[in-house]
Amino acid sequence: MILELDCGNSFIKWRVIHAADATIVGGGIVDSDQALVDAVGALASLRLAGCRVVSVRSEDETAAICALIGQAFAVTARVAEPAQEMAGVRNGYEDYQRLGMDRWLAALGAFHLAQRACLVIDLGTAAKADFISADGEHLGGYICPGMPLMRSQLRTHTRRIRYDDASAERALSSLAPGRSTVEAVERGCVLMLQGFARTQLEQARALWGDDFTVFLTGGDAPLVREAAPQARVVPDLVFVGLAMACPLD
Ligand SMILES: Nc1ncnc2c1ncn2[C@@H]1O[C@H](COP(=O)(O)OP(=O)(O)O)[C@@H](O)[C@H]1O
Ligand SMILES: CC(C)(COP(=O)(O)O)[C@@H](O)C(=O)NCCC(=O)O
Ligand SMILES: [K+]
Repeated sequence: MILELDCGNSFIKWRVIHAADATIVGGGIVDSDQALVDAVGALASLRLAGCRVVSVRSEDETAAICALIGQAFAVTARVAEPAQEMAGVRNGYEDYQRLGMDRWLAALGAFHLAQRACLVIDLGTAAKADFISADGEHLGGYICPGMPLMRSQLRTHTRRIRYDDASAERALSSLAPGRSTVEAVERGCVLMLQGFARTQLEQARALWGDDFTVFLTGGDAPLVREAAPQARVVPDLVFVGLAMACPLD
């Protein structure tokens, strides 16, 4: 079995797959290193032969997670590294090492699955869009604040926007104009995300007509589903790229 980790700025997504056929043994999303060890350790009949990691955290934080995994499960974690070119995709950044590894792996995964031009929209702490042309050229992309950042900016930098998580969840039962602070903020931020997604789709259409595949991933992907009805929702897109960048055995 192989343990796979996607360490984002807010959460660690994890899954355990069988090495032979990549079938999924278990997986989840946790908010701390210790919660990760507890969740993976709770899997029945766990037999890890390896671990691969993608991280957008600092080198120290990433090393700490790898060390903890080594101690808890006696496997060496292999961390995905930037590349100028891989699996037919060419990194479009002037300095390829600066492109977020989650974006790079999602681009690899998308191009592998679609085998044609792709737009990847990844909605996590940040909202990201990346464009890969039919010949594998990564054309670059966009980074904006995602739902958690938009929401926390408003809560932090205004005096009268205050609400709890439970009412935030309730507020998203509709996107009608808000009649309370929580509705106005939560629905407004979702409309911003949807606007982001629609604008990226327009760009892709201008570049490629109808000849492209849209991928939607990240924890907040469901919030823009209706703004991108043609999108393939692939929650584990980064893991698809991670397996390509870090083959084990
Ligand atoms: N089961 C879940 N656990 C935690 N967050 C979730 C879950 N489902 C959706 N989310 C939302 O996903 C977002 C985080 O997305 P994610 O892609 O994990 O971000 P990052 O990679 O930046 O850590 C948050 O806005 C959070 O509310
Ligand atoms: C843009 C990001 C902060 C997104 O992080 P996430 O929302 O996945 O937590 C990450 O991809 C990153 O640190 N990128 C480096 C900067 C760049 O891609 O240009
Ligand atoms: K991420």
